Amino acid sequence: MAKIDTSVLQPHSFSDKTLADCRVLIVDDEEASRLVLSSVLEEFFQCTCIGDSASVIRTCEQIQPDLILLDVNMPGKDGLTLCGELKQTTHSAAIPVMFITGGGDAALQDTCWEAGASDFIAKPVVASTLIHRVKNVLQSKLRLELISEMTFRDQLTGLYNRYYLTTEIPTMLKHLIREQQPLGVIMMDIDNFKGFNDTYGHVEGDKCLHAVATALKSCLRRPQDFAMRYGGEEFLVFLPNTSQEGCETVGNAMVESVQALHITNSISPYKEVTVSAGYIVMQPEHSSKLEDIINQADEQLYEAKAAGKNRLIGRSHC
Ligand SMILES: Nc1nc2c(ncn2[C@@H]2O[C@H](COP(=O)(O)OP(=O)(O)OP(=O)(O)O)[C@@H](O)[C@H]2O)c(=O)[nH]1
Repeated sequence: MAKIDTSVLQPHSFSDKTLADCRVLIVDDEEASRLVLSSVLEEFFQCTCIGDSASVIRTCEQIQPDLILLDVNMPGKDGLTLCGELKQTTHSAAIPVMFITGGGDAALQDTCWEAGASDFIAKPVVASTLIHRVKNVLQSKLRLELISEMTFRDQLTGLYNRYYLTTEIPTMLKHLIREQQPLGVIMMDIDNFKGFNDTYGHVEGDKCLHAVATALKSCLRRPQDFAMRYGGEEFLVFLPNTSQEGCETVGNAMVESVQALHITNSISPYKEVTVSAGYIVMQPEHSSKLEDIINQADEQLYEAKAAGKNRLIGRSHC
């Protein structure tokens, strides 16, 4: 049979991202301010500067910053309004925002907290205070990311676990309802896996699970997409903001990428390890229940199994 990497049964290793890897997005309409802030910070962190508040949300999607340093007073969209919008947007909601304020009166400080600030710093900025404040916020973010990784990852495959589903997905659904964006869900199951375990043993079965999970992960292209281990040899994939065409593209790529591993399974009619997949694409509404969405994808998976396995079947409600 095709060789599977034997190192995969080590527990999943967690992120080793450091403060120096963190990216700070500096948003200020005054070029001189941007230069001062970036010259202080770029010795310690990765910095990106923009002067136009209208392009902040798009930039966040592209570069996924770890912190946004935001000027309060800007022409067009001011920092407080922009912060509110960032907190309402799926891909930027979790990015901490630190305000750069002109003054520090109590009313302005209250408004900054209410807008969702993680911290703020008054102009003229003192270099050492800026560095320490930024460092503190980033350190908290890195710790939170590590704890989340440890809580939400399946040790064998490194994919998200079921706990992630119940704690994080309701938030994602809320964002999609607000943004009126579709959601694609794919339920996937390894074909003839009982026979694989019976023929090659449980250890080979575990290695196979890891290899399949890695193949599935490699098909995800957008930062908001994710795959999770739903059960023993079942995987669930969530594709927010994705049309039927996009869902089929990703789903078919996943089915093909598993067969392309060429892991021998002598009891399968395909003689190799394959997966079956069922998808649905829908527009989440307030009445949508996660359980129903998953059940609908599961029904499509059943159809894919009945139609001969090693394929994707699904439908769209949009
Ligand atoms: N090695 C290993 N096997 C697992 C794990 N979790 C579940 N399984 C096995 O996966 C197999 C699933 O078998 P079935 O549900 O009968 O499905 P199947 O043989 O894949 O049949 P079809 O889905 O109809 O193609 C069982 O033998 C489980 O013991 C795991 O963590 N490691």
